[in-house]
Amino acid sequence: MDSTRKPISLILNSSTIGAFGMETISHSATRTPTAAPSKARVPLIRRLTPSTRSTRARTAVNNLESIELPILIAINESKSMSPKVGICIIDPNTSKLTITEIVDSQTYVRTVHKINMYSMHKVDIIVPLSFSKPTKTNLMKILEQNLIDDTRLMLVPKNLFRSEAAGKSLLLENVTDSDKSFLSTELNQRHFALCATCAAINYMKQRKDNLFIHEKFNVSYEASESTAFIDMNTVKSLELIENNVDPKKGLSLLKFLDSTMTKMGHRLLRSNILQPLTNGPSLTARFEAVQELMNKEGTLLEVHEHMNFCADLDKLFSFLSKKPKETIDVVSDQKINNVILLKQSMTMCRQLGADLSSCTSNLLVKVRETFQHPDVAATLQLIKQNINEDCSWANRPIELRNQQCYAVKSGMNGLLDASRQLHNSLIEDILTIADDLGAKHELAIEAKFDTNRGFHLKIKENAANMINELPPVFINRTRKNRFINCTTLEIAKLNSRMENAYSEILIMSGQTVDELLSNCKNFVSTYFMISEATALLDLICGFAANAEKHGNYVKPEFSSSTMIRQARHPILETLVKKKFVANDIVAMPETSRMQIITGPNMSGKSVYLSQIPLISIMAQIGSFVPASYAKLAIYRSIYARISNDTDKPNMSSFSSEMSEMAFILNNADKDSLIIIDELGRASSYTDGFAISLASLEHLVELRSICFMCTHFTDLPKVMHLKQGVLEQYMKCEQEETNPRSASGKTRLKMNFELTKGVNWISGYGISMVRSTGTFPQSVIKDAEDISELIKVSKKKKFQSSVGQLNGIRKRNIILDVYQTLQEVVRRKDMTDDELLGTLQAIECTSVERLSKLIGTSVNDDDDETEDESDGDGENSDLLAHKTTETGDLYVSDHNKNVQNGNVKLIDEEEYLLDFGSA
Ligand SMILES: Nc1ncnc2c1ncn2[C@@H]1O[C@H](COP(=O)(O)OP(=O)(O)OP(=O)(O)O)[C@@H](O)[C@H]1O
Repeated sequence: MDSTRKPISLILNSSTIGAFGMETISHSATRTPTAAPSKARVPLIRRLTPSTRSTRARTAVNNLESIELPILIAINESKSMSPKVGICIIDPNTSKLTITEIVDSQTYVRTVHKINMYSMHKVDIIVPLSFSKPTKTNLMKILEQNLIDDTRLMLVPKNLFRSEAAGKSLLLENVTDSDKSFLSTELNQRHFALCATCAAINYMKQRKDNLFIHEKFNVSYEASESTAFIDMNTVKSLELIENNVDPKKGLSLLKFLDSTMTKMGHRLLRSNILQPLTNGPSLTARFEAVQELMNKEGTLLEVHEHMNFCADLDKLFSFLSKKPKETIDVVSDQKINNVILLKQSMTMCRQLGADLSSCTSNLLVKVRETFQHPDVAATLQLIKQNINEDCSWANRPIELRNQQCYAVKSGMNGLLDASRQLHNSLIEDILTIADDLGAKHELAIEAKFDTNRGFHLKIKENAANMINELPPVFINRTRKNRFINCTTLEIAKLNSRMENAYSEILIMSGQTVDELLSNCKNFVSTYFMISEATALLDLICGFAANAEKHGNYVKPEFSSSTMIRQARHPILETLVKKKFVANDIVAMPETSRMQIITGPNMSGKSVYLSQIPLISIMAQIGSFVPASYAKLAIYRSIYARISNDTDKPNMSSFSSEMSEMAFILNNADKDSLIIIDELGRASSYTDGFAISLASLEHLVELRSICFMCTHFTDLPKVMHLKQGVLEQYMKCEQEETNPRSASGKTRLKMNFELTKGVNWISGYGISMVRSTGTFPQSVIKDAEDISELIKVSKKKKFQSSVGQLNGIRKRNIILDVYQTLQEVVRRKDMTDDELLGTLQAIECTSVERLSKLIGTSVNDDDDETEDESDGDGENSDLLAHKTTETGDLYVSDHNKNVQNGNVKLIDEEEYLLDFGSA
């Protein structure tokens, strides 16, 4: 079970109306059970896809969707350099109360992220008055700047945030008994979170419109350290929740992975994608459960079938946890609906419990135990005593009304039975009249029922002006598509009598239903656990179904470094017409924590880059991943900077790019995964290159795992001399377009294969433009001439700087080796094998780098040719400038590391002297 949540023991503790012949109606009126879902063998995948969700289930869900109340968030904080922010979130729609405490930075990114998680709802935020007076706190300013349109930020008296003890006692008054022990353990020392809880509950109690409608809350504590942080820019860039081009129909990770059958499962998937887990054991438990369900295809199929008819349990059980006075005005038909849904939910629990009977993985066993909780049997017993056995949810309005009328057991109240008979005979009269009218006027007439109009007639229109030609007996005529809706005086009268009989039935059923619901309130804590267990089971089943569907997914493992063999982009691999080319993803903190990927346009760099965080997120929510083997590090934060044109009207492309990059540089750490898809392209070449180089150097020092793709081919040439940096490129081949043509032009054939080294193909930009055939030939010719001139000028400048450069490069390689060895010595968590492997990798890369360096000085010309691919003369200037003028920078940086290091192996001066001679 996820550690973000409470332990599972706690959480889980007809025919058409046209054929509305008498038969259909009187048949169902005599309480024929709704037909059970067909169990015909349809191929597994087709039956498990979301499209198999029945409309019945949707109607059951919709029934519970009343007016959406705003979510309340109370925020409180400690003032220090790394502030602690206590947050309490109450969702009155689902009676969920979530408490969390975040250790944030001065930019409060995590706090803002937490609030943004609720951006799809209306949100009210309360903060103490002291946030604004006498001066505005940083948090207040940041909240004001980052609020989404529908959010209200309110200052409330400080005394609402009274004290930790007050918060605790308010909580204890409003949680179920099973939650009490959990609160005393989990919430110890959570001062700020408890003060925020105190404020949230007090505020709800004091509001004039009285939003404090629940007797009990479903409380959970979300430890911020057990979830990974993904900022909103990254969520958007990676299209985790919504497609950027077509938000409604386009694919996002959420849409792609969503094979859930229930609203609770969907909500859990969404919140998991926004906050992947960092708790290895919880994830391993999920993987085991997914694997077991994949192995037991029958179980998976049965579970999916039984969950297909599941209502939104959060909302249903939220109704049951409301105070009695809050439900007194709720119309009786809604209460009866809730009883029918409760019956159906408890029956589903039984079925799911039986479906999982042979499961042995820990998570599924705990889920099963929840479904088999004695309270489920007790609820079913109560329902059995009062509600007709074959009463169930129905989709069609007339069937649902029938179920409502016959919900309460017959024989309990004589008057109720009489009203039912009257109701029935009135319906039969209406149907007879409809048939007679059809025969008399030779029209295709159907009697139709809907909740707003009651019974009325539907006539198929044959001629355009038929609506005016109908006999006067048909009144209130309206046209809808190719039908005319109307009624007759007689039917209207019968309809009104039928409605009266229906109201009497509801009133007479009301007492039994109220009593039943009030008895069921005793089991509310179990119901909350059932809701969470259903969500989790749904999520796991969805993952199992996805893995089955795609066929070539693997179960990930977790380790300190990442090694994914034959990784594929989960979404793109299903979309590309040709075969998707898989690539390995290997990232070791010591040897390849920074990878710079070059390659021509359209060579697959961005696709490779974005598949890395997508696979990591999938693994960190418990899903299998698209690869042949996957061992992943657990990342605590994931950042993506992808060059999209800015959608912020008040920001230039450059400032948007820089603000995103600044955010990463200020927040990333050694447990971060970063992808950067081109940086500095919105400014001059020199500035773009300089900013990119400086940013990469900073990230190497931070020891984050970073993948960057760029068209600045000098970047890997400078950076690859640093320990932990690896240069890779997307391989492609140059092909003659037409061997007989005098132009001898070539075109690029993309292999989409990631290869070690730096892209060596030049002029790919011009070649690509030529292949589009859209540019005038003269412009392309000029571009080629200019490119030639730049190459010649660049060659001269480059030769003068190479000599100086190589001395410094050699020195840096040896310094890097020393520094890396120091870090390896400091690490205590390595096994002998891992240590040996790491040392071999360090040896290998160092020797390779030194031999490459020797090759560089011999093949200066080759190097230069690569530089030319940038088509920029000033770049080699810049490279020389940086390494000669700031060459000491590397040395002084290393000195600093040696001085500050825990292990002092050699004297610093002697060390530097050694390098002088080297
Ligand atoms: N591994 C792959 N296998 C098959 N097709 C791929 C693969 N990677 C990318 N493609 C195809 O190539 C197209 C271009 O890929 P991508 O956008 O990653 O190129 P790029 O190198 O980032 O281009 P640019 O430098 O112009 O941004 C994709 O839209 C996709 O159709």
